[in-house]
Amino acid sequence: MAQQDAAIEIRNLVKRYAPPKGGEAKVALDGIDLTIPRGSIFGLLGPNGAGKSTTINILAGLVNKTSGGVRIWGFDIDRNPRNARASIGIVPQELVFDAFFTPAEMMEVQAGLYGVPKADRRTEELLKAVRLWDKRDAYSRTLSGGMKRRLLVAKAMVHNPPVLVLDEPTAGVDIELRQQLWDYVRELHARGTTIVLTTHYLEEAEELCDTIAIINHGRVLCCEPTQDLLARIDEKTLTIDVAETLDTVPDPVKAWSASLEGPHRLAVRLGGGQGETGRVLAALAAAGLTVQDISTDETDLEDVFLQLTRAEPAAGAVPTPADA
Ligand SMILES: Nc1ncnc2c1ncn2[C@@H]1O[C@H](COP(=O)(O)OP(=O)(O)OP(=O)(O)O)[C@@H](O)[C@H]1O
Repeated sequence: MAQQDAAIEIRNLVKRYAPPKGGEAKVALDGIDLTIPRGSIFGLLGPNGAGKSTTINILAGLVNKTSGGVRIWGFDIDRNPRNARASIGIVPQELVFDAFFTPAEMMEVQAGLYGVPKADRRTEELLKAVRLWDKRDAYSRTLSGGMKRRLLVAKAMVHNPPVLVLDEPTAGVDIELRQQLWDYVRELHARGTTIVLTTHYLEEAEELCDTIAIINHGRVLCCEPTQDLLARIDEKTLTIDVAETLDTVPDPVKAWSASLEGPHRLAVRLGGGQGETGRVLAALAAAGLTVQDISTDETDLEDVFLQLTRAEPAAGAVPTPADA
């Protein structure tokens, strides 16, 4: 069902790249479902090869999907490609430029491509916003990596799209420029633009995004508010060695999710709450157990990936009778 308030709606999106001679087709997207709400700053996270760029390139009209449906600002990319295209601005991952164009020329050419009438062009406003107005007549080859990235953001906004997608925007951008870029992205968001960004880095998404989807092997592993995802990452595991021999998890520790890892070893999984370690130790002492050693293993994004990946059978896996 189409959601009127979705900025982008992706349903069962599949992309199979044609096989190289004698090889096998590559399934880059294996049935992606995503709803990106209007007004959000949405993070699309995933490791290398997860399918982020393929998804973005389908949105941009640069890659043809194999099957599935995509709507941008309510416009179906098959039935209404012009309106769909006009509703989105894409900041590509690669810094590809014509070295002999100046930033001002590039903005004008891009505006021309989108059919923006001369009177409606905003070259000055956009170049000022990304702090490149003083470089407007410089050859683009003389710009630094960070300046080029900012120029690409300005270029993606020439037609004033309601959705701006940034594909790995901070690759090769130093911390100061990254902050400037984020300030501008926040400003655009505050003025009503829906933002989608792809990244490898949770910290980056954490800083900006209100909702995060994690994809891997062309599938969505989770899509939830950033706060909920971070709560999962707050979890940790306590490994506790006791002097006594155990044949089961002691009763007082059963209040937590705990398992016996050996005759003297317990693993206890804790949420992010304050003082929980102390309560576990107090429970063990009350049960008459002597703690000899204790170590903690903080959950990080990799663990969340692993937990989510384990929960889902691999693509093409044959269900066992127990699954049926
Ligand atoms: N043109 C292509 N032909 C064949 N396979 C491709 C092509 N483009 C991408 N792939 C494969 O599709 C899968 C998804 O790639 P994609 O570039 O979408 O991932 P990504 O999440 O953007 O990764 P990265 O962060 O490295 O850019 C990968 O296995 C990749 O090798």
